[in-house]
Parts: sequence; C-alpha cells; structure tokens
Amino acid sequence: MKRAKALTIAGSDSGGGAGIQADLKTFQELKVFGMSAITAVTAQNTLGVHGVYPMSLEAIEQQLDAIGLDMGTEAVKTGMLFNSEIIELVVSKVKQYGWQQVVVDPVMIAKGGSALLQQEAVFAMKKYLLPVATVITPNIPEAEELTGLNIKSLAERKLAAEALFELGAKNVIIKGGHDTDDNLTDLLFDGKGFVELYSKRIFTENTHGTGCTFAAAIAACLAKGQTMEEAFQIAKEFVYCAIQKDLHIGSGHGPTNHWAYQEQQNRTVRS
Ligand SMILES: Nc1ncnc2c1ncn2[C@@H]1O[C@H](COP(=O)(O)OP(=O)(O)OP(=O)(O)O)[C@@H](O)[C@H]1O
Ligand SMILES: Cc1ncc(CO)c(N)n1
Repeated sequence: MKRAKALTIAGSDSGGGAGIQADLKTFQELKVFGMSAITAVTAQNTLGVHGVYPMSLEAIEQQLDAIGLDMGTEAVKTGMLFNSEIIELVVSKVKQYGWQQVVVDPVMIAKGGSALLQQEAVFAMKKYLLPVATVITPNIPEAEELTGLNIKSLAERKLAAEALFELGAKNVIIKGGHDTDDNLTDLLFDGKGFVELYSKRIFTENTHGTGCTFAAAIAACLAKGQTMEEAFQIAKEFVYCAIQKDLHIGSGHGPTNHWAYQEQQNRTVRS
C-alpha cells in the first residue's frame, strides 16, 4: 500500500500537545506517514516552557539528509526554527532536495510568552523562508511582526495577507485564534482572491498547540494531493474538533484532542 509522506521540521514539546508531537499525531490521524527533524528540545507542560535546548546545525542537517537521501517526502511543515542559522539551513535543504508543498508555521512565541524564535531571525524568515513557502500560516501577532502592520480588523488582515504574498509565500493563511471577536475567522489569500472560514470561539483553556495542529493538517492534506482550499477546510475542521472534545490533561493550558476529528468522521459514516 502506498502512503503519502510528510516531514515536520520543528521543536519537540515534551508535553505532547504542540511541536513535533502534535504534527506527528495529526499526520497519523490524517493517514499520512510522518517523519521528523528536531530543531530544538523544549521542556514543556501545560504550565509553560521550562527549558529550550536548540540542536546543533550538524544534528539538524544529518536528520534532513537522512530523509532527503533515502525516503523523500510529499510535503514539509516547518514549526519552531529558533534562529537564523537553522532557518538558512532548512531553506538550503528544501532547495537541495527539491521539496515541494512547504507549509511554514512561523512560530515565534509560545502561548505563555516564551520566545521560540530569536528576534534577529525574523529577518531570515522573511528573506529566505517565505520565498520557498507554498503557504505560510501566521496567527495575528505573527502576521503583525512579519509585516510591521497593525491588525485590528478583517480589512487590515487582508492587507497583511497581501504583504506576505508580496514577500514570496504562494498562499497566506492568517488564523483567527487571537481575534477579539467570539466569531473566529481564518483567512486564506492565494494571490488572486480571499477565502474566509468562520467558527464560533470555543471557551476552553485547552488550546495548547492549535497552530501546530492546524499547519500539520494542511501539510498532510497537501501531501495527499488535495487542493489548498480543501486543505484549509479540513485543517479548520480538524482543529475545531480537537479543541471541542478537549482532554483535560494537566492544570494549565492543556493539549487538544488529536483523535476527535477521526472519531467524528467515523460516527458520521456509521449513522
Ligand atoms: N478557542 C477557539 N475556538 C475555536 N477555534 C479556535 C480557538 N482558538 C484557536 N482556534 C482555531 O485554531 C486554529 C489555530 O489558530 P491560532 O490563532 O490559535 O493559532 P496559534 O496562535 O498559532 O496557536 P499556537 O498557540 O499553537 O501558537 C485556527 O483555525 C483558529 O481559528
Ligand atoms: C516546540 C513548540 N513548537 C511550537 C509551539 C507553539 O505552540 C510550542 N509551544 N512548542
């Protein structure tokens, strides 16, 4: 049996809700074979980030070569890249192996406020990573940081999406989790037009890793050959189910439920 493959290049979250762990769980649930290259190890739980240990460039390069030289991948998802050297290495490997379908989640700050990307690396992200991105998936503060724009309204978000497209990303999705509204809008711009997806805000503390899960779902769908719009819709539904059927693990911001989407699909098929 042939399965599509996806590679996540990201940080490890010991708590299992975000980073590499969220990505691999999402790939598995969407029936894609998951592979990983770890850029940093974090000591994290639902209370916050307690330690960040970046991997050496050599260790990251070897992981990427191990996959590039033997296994190949139909899609790549990047998450926590931590510094500009790691960003430049990842971009050179994406080009060397001709990897297509590159989903860039420009992870900068964890929900508790810890820095997962050094400030000086924002420049490298804009100059080198965006031009190889099939799609970039910032939340609102990340879109503000990358564009220098203030985003209060949907109209301003559209301007930011256009600015990120101009920087080289072929598609831009600005997520609405940080919207002040109780109706969340996620916005896709493909250089020609906008697609808006809406949902109600779910009131829960357990939203750790929503951004990673969302971007990993996009990568899984693109790996299987689905269109950007299909991937966008499935990722939104996947993360909505994962937040709605939360697991209540830990005493802080808990992880989402990566099983929920498939469990809902199975119920729909049976009834
Ligand atoms: N409380 C919520 N209720 C419903 N959907 C939500 C909620 N919070 C986030 N989402 C959805 O989750 C997805 C991720 O959005 P969000 O803006 O939270 O990403 P993020 O800030 O990058 O996440 P992370 O905390 O992992 O960095 C989007 O599709 C968003 O609409
Ligand atoms: C390793 C890692 N990547 C990304 C995030 C953002 O959710 C996080 N908290 N930890």
